Amino acid sequence: MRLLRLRQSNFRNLVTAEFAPGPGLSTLVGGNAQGKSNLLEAIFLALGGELKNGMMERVRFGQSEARLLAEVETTFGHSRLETRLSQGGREVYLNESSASLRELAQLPGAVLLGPDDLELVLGAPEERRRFLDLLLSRFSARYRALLSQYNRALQQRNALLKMGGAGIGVWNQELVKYGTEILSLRRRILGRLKPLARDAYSELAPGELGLELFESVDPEHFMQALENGLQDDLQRGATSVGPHRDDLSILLGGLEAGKYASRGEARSVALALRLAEHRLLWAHHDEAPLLLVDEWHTELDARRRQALLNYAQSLPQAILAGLEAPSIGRMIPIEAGVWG
Ligand SMILES: Nc1ncnc2c1ncn2[C@@H]1O[C@H](COP(=O)(O)OP(=O)(O)OP(=O)(O)O)[C@@H](O)[C@H]1O
Repeated sequence: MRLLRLRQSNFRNLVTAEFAPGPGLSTLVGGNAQGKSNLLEAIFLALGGELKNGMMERVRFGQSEARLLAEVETTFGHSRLETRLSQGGREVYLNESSASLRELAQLPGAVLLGPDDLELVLGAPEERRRFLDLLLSRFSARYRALLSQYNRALQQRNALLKMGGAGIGVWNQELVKYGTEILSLRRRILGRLKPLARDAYSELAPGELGLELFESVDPEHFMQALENGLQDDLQRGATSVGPHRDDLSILLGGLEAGKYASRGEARSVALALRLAEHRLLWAHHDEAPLLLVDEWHTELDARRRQALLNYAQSLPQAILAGLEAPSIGRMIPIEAGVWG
């Protein structure tokens, strides 16, 4: 999938209205706080990407709405993707018709790699669950629906726990119904992600990357665990087992990466996870998503940088950003939200 043109208005500090990156590798280069991350974020959102944090913080200070319009070319032809961000949240349009993120997920979209990905390795389990949930949601509309049904049931159960637990049985059943399928889809995606992440890591650095699901409950005994844990759950006012408590164990040479990896290693692990995501989506759509890499050089030695550049350069389109430009590809200077 290729981004032909992005038009933006009122997105963070961005000033220039149009961005047309061309095919192949381009790098946005500028000093700190000039708008490099903002432009990559705008592209990612315009192509249907999902990010944490509110939408209003992305609207230029003092304005009420930001708009992003992306013209893209896929194997199916041209499409126009529009995103409007305001106090009311996010609205998306596909070829001028109101659409949902589920519909946009039918396109290869973009994969964004950036320094925040370190949280995948060093952060709380929630960060890794989110990674798996967002990845699965791009593959499976069914997963997206299951997750929202599960979360609704979980909220209801937790609310009843705080009121003494009467009538909780029906919510146990709902959690088991949706949760079991969630667990099985997570196992499936991990089975495909694992070899891709291991290969991506070995291209970047020496060492073996391993991924394992840490499941807080065996799906076969989920109902029993909910029933047995009721007293504890009543005391805590929250449900202690289920897919919302799972984690993804990341092992480097058999050791837990979050505890033992150096910063550069942790950054490489995070890169490998995102590159594996990119390859998985590529295989699924039979078309490469646009690769976006923020701070492409940070915390990476020469070998790791080169491996990342080799991959980016092999793609139909990739956009990097950083304080310096690599020796290959097109350089696009950016200053105070204005690019050349
Ligand atoms: N809603 C907003 N309205 C106006 N400006 C904003 C908004 N949100 C963020 N900014 C500003 O955008 C500027 C550029 O941020 P950005 O993260 O894109 O910088 P960067 O070029 O990636 O820098 P660095 O190299 O330091 O990461 C920041 O100074 C920030 O204050």
